[in-house]
Amino acid sequence: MLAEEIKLSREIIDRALKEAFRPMAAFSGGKDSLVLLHLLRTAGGDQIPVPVLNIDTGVKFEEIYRFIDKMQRLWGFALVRESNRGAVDPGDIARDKVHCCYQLKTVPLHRAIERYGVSHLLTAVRRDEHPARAGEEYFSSRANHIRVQPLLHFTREDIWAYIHQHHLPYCSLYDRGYVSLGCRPCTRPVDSGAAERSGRAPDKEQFMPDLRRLGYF
Ligand SMILES: Nc1ncnc2c1ncn2[C@@H]1O[C@H](COP(=O)(O)OS(=O)(=O)O)[C@@H](OP(=O)(O)O)[C@H]1O
Repeated sequence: MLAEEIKLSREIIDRALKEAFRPMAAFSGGKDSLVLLHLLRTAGGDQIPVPVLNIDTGVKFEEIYRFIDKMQRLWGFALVRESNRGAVDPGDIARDKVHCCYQLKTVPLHRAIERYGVSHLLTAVRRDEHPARAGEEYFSSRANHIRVQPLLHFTREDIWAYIHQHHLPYCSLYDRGYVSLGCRPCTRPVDSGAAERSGRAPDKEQFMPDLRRLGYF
């Protein structure tokens, strides 16, 4: 069953790599972008053929920072880190979430896109993560680049099946009750079997459309 999902993702990746004059892949250290990197690595004959972008909000978990470094060492990709840390007063972090996510994620994301002249940004967004993502497309035109989302049709179970099938390492937080990884102040562990984003800031669902409009992931 997973073979069909992988085949479709590979086709989208191949098309993106063919069409893009400057592609980049987003890697958060999370399970989905890990699978995306692995698919890219397979497409590139054991080398990830595009630079990898990580947005460092400055308030991620230590385990995530360590995992990103570990994967970078293991797979040897060209890691580009962009950050706008300091743009939000520490006392205001996680208070006004649209402002906080916008400053710490969207602003550095767009700065990186401009700075590196990125034509296509590959991300690991999935349709079943959130109702606001149900209508996403594989190729989506944004203001200054094209967003490519090769894993849209993967379910959470597909992601874990892929990780286990390929014996991929993953961030240790997933073994401690975290289901979806965001920033430290806005992410908590949940009971096993809980909805994918139930451990993310509870009110994020409400402002997701605003973030989408502002050019967030
Ligand atoms: N900080 C950072 N740096 C680089 N790339 C990132 C970042 N945050 C999100 N992403 C990309 O978006 C994918 C979906 O992540 P999320 O669902 O956690 O995004 S969100 O914060 O809720 O909007 C995400 O995939 P996963 O985090 O693996 O699910 C990445 O492809």
